[in-house]
Amino acid sequence: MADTAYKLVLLRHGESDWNRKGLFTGWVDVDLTETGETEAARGGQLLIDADVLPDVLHTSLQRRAIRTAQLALDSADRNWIPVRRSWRLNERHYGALQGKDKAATLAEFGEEQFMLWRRSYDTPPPPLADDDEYSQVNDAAYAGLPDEIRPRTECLKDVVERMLPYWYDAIVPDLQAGRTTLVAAHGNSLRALVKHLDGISDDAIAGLNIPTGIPLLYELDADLRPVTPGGRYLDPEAAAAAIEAVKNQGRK
Ligand SMILES: O=C(O)[C@H](O)COP(=O)(O)O
Repeated sequence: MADTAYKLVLLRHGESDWNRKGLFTGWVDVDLTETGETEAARGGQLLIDADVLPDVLHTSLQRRAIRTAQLALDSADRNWIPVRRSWRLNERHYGALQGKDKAATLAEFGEEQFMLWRRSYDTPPPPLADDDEYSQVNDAAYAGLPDEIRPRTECLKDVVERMLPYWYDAIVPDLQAGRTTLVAAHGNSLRALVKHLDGISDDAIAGLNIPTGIPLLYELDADLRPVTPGGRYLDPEAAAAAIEAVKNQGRK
């Protein structure tokens, strides 16, 4: 087994208000539920218990990830570490499905179309109109992005392509400087990063789901390859149950 050179912790935000309601979220900037806040704080305790103390934080521009990181780091007494934020870590943009009920979408369009939109690698949902109430084209957070960069919908392939430049340019240098690096992000932006780290195929990635609020530790070798494929959840039992729940979202 290769030696561990770097420590990377992936943390999906705690339960959000629209996770609770079963709505497609994407770039809509919803907050955490009280359950999500508790999950986030427990995530910090899990870091302490595992003696994995982040030296630097990277988050998306979305409050559910930003607040999850703050609550986890507060719980781990690591509030003071430096942080960088990027749209490139945002959740995948869910297009015209943003705000739609997952169960109702499954019922209306059927299993095949639902799974194509939700978990295929290269089939995005229909684009979201710029005048839709759930569009972010006029959000101040993205004002610095050229209009052609601001997504109106994304498939996972799109997320991989816009996330990897940030991985190579911002996160890898922190790892190579010897910093234990925490990435607080979202179900699909983390699926995109896990796909890259573990070399998961375009077909197999459909079967991977990320639970909320449970730190996933990747020990990486000097070539940034996982010493343990898939990494290690710091609460494996809770993760297994939560992963099953994410997989079955939309199903009664
Ligand atoms: O954006 C969302 O709806 C969720 O955070 C991720 O949803 P999914 O697990 O259905 O892709």
